Amino acid sequence: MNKNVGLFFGSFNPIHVGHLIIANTMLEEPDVDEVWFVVSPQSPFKKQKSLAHEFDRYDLVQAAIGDHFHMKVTDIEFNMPKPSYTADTLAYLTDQNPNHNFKLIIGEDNLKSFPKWKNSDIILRDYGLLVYPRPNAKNSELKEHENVRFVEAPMMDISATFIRKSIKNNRSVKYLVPDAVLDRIKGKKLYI
Ligand SMILES: Nc1ncnc2c1ncn2[C@@H]1O[C@H](COP(=O)(O)OP(=O)(O)OP(=O)(O)O)[C@@H](O)[C@H]1O
Ligand SMILES: O=C(O)c1ccc[n+]([C@@H]2O[C@H](COP(=O)([O-])O)[C@@H](O)[C@H]2O)c1
Repeated sequence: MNKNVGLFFGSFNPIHVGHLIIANTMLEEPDVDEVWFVVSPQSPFKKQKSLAHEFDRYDLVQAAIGDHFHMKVTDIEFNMPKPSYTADTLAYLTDQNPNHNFKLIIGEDNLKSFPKWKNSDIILRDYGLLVYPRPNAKNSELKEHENVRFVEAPMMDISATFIRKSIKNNRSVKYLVPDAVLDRIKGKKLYI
């Protein structure tokens, strides 16, 4: 079946309510039928000391979205070369799903550096970006690009970095991540 899919790439280390609100907001867009979370084993620009294993991060995303009818998680990048280049994954997914229309979902903080992404011009031309505003994001000239669309939604000062730091410092992250995610983080002693 022909579907319009918003692809939401990330480290999700761990997934938090900000990510879920972004996905839910994008599903309100008329040209987004589903949101697929793509868990990246290794983001090209990120060196993280406390990067949980990709299987655990995938498991947390799955727990967070549960059986939501319009959200999915994929481990497609686990068997691809690292670091995880979005353009390569998009090409692979397009090849596998010729009837789907894919768009890329990103937070505004990623827009400034987007021109430095591998094949960013091809991503812009062939897929387009749906952008969620983020506090303190640097201004980008791409804001005015015809294939870049901002959604109107409340800014959220939430990050996985803050959540990891809080857990390390024994601070509660209840409500910042879904309970099912919190239970798994505690059970597996992640980010301590
Ligand atoms: N609060 C937020 N507002 C807008 N976009 C966000 C927010 N949190 C994450 N994103 C976006 O979600 C995508 C995946 O982000 P990622 O998994 O790196 O989360 P993060 O919270 O930014 O992580 P970290 O703090 O570890 O850098 C990116 O496109 C990022 O811009
Ligand atoms: O393809 C690229 O060149 C590229 C450069 C930077 C980031 N990305 C992807 O964007 C997603 C979010 O990145 P980050 O660094 O904010 O976690 C993650 O899935 C990365 O693989 C991709």
